[in-house]
Amino acid sequence: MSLPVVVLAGFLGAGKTTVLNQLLRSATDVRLGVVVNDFGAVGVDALLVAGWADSTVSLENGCLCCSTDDGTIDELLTRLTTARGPALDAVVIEASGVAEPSAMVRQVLASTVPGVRYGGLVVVVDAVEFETTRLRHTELDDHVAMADVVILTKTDLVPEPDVARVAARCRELNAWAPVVPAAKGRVDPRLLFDARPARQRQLALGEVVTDPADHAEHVHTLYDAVEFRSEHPLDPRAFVRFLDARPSGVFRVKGFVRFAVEGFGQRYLLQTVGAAVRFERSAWPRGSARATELVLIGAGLDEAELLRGLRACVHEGEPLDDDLAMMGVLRSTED
Ligand SMILES: Nc1nc2c(ncn2[C@@H]2O[C@H](COP(=O)(O)OP(=O)(O)OP(=O)(O)O)[C@@H](O)[C@H]2O)c(=O)[nH]1
Repeated sequence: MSLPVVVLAGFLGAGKTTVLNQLLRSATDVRLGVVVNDFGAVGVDALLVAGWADSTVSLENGCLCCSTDDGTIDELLTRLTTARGPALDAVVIEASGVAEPSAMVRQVLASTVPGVRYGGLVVVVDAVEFETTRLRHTELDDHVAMADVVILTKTDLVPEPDVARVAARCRELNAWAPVVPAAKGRVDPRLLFDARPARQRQLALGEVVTDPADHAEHVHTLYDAVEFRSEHPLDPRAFVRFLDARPSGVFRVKGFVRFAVEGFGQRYLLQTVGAAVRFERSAWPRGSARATELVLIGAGLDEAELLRGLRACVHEGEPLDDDLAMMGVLRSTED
């Protein structure tokens, strides 16, 4: 039996990790290996899926779609397929939000790892942001057109007619692929693992043989990542002000935050996508460094200015004894 390798792609913040986590939790009878590719050195996605996957390998701060000929994918697949433990049933490669899916597909097709076969391209589409994002990044239409399955996320956040409109747009772009609504990433795993890519190799020849060195059109050539780390906790009021005033070029912020408030020392996972800001609170994993680590992704970022703004949020000295200080954060927090 060959091992299907599914490529899970979609724009920044579309919901790939959310879909992957739901899959890992619900497909308990399928042993899944996962390849995670974070854009930026803060391996947030890797941390979020770790513990659920049967086996995870992670590539941080590189872009899998650019490593076409250097054997990176083969090396990662080899690590997964030769890892100790029961054999895997499938592998999911979660592309970074700025990766070029056709380049990833090409690499899986070209893989020389024994027993591995291409299992299809799943493209995650954000029902909230897609119509705006596709205007700026016309290649997103091509990504949908190439998909074997389109997963429509965040359908819980927009009215039904808007969901229908985005679904219709996806069908216009790709009459062949099922368009599956998946509020909060909940999708039937069979859709991904049983649905063979019927277009066994139907990427247009041009897509498959494009010179891998030609990255001019890749989204990530337009996006920068700025990383911030602080051992000292942050003042929540200052940080919320920073978030409120973030430049519109900052499309995505993700990472972990520690706040300097008595009784609120938990780990706050921060995710912003466009205008949406969301914190999730949980305990710090045992042994983890209780530090704030963030990656900001966007176009035309002024790194020095952003870092200055973030450093101004750092609180040194005694923790604040003021519950109200957390109000701005708690307003956007889910437990
Ligand atoms: N309400 C709601 N929120 C969602 C849904 N899918 C994703 N989100 C939220 O959107 C944010 C981004 O989701 P991720 O799954 O991290 O997106 P991603 O595509 O992996 O992001 P990148 O790897 O940075 O490109 C998180 O705050 C998620 O909780 C959904 O269907 N409904």
